[in-house]
Amino acid sequence: MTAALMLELRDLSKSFELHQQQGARLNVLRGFDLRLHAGECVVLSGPSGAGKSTLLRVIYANYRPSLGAVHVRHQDRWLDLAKATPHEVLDVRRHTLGYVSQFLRVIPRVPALDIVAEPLVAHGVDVQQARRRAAYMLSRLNVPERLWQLPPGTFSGGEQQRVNIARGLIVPRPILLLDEPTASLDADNRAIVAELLAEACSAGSAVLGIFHDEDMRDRVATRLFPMQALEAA
Ligand SMILES: Nc1ncnc2c1ncn2[C@@H]1O[C@H](COP(=O)(O)OP(=O)(O)OP(=O)(O)O)[C@@H](O)[C@H]1O
Repeated sequence: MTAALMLELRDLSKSFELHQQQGARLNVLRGFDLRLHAGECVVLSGPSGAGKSTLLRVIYANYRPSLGAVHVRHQDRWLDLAKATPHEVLDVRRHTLGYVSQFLRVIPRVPALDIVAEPLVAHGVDVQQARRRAAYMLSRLNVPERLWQLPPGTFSGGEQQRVNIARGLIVPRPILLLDEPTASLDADNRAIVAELLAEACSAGSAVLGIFHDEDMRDRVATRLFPMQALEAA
């Protein structure tokens, strides 16, 4: 059986207007096409400045594309996020599209356990059950139990990143975008993240990510997608 198509980018372009340079335009993506299927883990590769993070931000609807379409399979229909209303974007983020960046957005005074559990609670899961799942994710990611009841503001970079990954993966998402989520992790912890991502893909998630570490790319990628930097217009 062929895996379901989950995301299709068609003729996507993104340029930025540089207001501090007399309105010069920087073309970052031009005529970009990509198809992502359930169970795949596609890793974006290419030099710094090629537009990898910009592409993920366009898909997540943080940036509006200059041209083109971002078709997402959302529940039982297709939606073009380039044209979606803010309400539709939020609904897609809640149910379909996850995004894990390099940085944890720390919420003052909220303990790590609750930061991780929160997306499950928002999904309607009972708080105690969500906390149990959060504890499981934190143990899988080797976050010491003595830290679970503390707000992660003072945690090390790698500890914060593991809390962030636990939070990003606690709700299974049909499509998962990852922007260097393992940048501050050591090899052992990267291997655990690779394991969690392989489990997500086996369960049917479609993953699109950026990983600078070659060992992560080799472990997780079912396909590499090379990108090149465009020149400024
Ligand atoms: N909001 C913005 N305004 C103006 N230019 C931007 C903006 N966001 C990104 N850029 C520019 O777009 C280009 C691509 O940046 P992007 O971060 O997508 O590259 P990347 O391939 O992810 O790089 P890296 O591997 O270094 O993270 C860069 O030249 C960057 O300066």
